[in-house]
Amino acid sequence: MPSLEEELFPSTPGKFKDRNRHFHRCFASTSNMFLWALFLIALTASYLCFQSFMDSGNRYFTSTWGGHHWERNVINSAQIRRSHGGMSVLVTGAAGFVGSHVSLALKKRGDGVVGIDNFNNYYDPSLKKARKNLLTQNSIFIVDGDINDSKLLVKLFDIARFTHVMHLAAQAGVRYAMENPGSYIHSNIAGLVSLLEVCKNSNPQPAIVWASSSSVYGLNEKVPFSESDRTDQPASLYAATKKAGEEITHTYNHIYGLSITGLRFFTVYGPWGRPDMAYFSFTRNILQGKPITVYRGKNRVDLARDFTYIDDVVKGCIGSLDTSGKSTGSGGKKRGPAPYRIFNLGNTSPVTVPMMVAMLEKHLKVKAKKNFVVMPGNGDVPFTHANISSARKEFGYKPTTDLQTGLKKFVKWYLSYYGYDQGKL
Ligand SMILES: O=C(O)[C@H]1O[C@H](OP(=O)(O)OP(=O)(O)OC[C@H]2O[C@@H](n3ccc(=O)[nH]c3=O)[C@H](O)[C@@H]2O)[C@H](O)[C@@H](O)[C@H]1O
Repeated sequence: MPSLEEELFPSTPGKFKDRNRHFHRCFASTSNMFLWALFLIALTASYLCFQSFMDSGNRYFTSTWGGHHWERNVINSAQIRRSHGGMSVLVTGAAGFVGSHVSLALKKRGDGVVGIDNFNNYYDPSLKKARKNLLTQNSIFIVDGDINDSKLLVKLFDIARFTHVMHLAAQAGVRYAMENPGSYIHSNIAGLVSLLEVCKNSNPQPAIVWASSSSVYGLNEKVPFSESDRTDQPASLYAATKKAGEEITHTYNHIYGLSITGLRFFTVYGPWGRPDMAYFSFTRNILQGKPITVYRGKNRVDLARDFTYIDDVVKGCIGSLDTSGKSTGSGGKKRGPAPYRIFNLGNTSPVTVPMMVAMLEKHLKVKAKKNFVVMPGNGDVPFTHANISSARKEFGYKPTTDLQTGLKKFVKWYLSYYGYDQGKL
């Protein structure tokens, strides 16, 4: 019968056996035991050093912000430069499409603006950098950071007394949620809570206006969509996270007295837009001579969207900020009821996707190669149509740009930004 030693160590590779005997002889000697002990101590010390290196590494990764110069930039950018009724606004997602436009509009009228953006690569980050450059030229400072970094948020609130937060940072896109569901939870749920936690603890608390979405209406068939319609049938994870955001913000309003306004955006488009959206990617493909895929509903029914031009949405955002009312709490304690509002920001005139394509063809002077396919079950809804009477009543929201005019402006920007030839590449 083979011994235990022979079971554990193979008999054929003789070298292995010999080493094993040598190992036993070494261990038997006291001096070698001492050496082993020293070796173990050295190993433990290296491990502890590694741990501390990792900790300092974490600090290093978040230390792209901070320091005297950085703080001065934040303070300067947050400063209100008009005499009456100015506000100091933290704009999250400031290098994004809507965020960059809102930041510029606020700055133009003399409000203080500090942006924050994590510059993720959901779409070409160079477009986000270009928007950032535009903001920098207009004396708006954008912090490169994530809203999940609560230390950074606390620091920002310590050095700049924001009166308002315009929360636009989010994982956008309806269909991408099937590819990367975690990113929606990270930004739209965890990031939102991280921001609300810091806002509720700050003193004074800011009023918060944030981007919800028309997608919360989901499978609702009653048109036009009113804020009081049911929103408990989301068709995508994106929509579900936006709906969850409405519920989460409600609890912070209820428990801590934060003033909350949720804006349900309807397919916002325009210059400096998002390359993942249909009007944008269609433009690129049409110029490059590539086919575009146009979705259709059941029985070949065209899909339709209440496309809303960026300048109209910006007016809605600013109207919401101006009428938000104050948060009532401070330092995490509620002192009384605070406003909780939800508004549709749409255009009230849906246009079918093939009509939108025809408008692009006209402005680009190029015919599109269209492939019509049945709408895949990937989170899309067949149509959207906003009732905007609440926003009109509350802050005079009145969209003035129809899709034809808005796309003309978009195409003009697109060609100036990418160039006609580059757009074709
Ligand atoms: O209002 C919102 O809350 C959302 O608006 C936007 O979503 P959507 O309205 O779905 O816009 P978008 O993707 O441009 O598709 C437009 C139309 O083109 C159709 N579509 C799309 C792609 C394609 O390849 N083919 C196609 O026919 C498609 O079926 C649809 O009918 C924002 O992206 C989203 O982040 C959110 O803000």
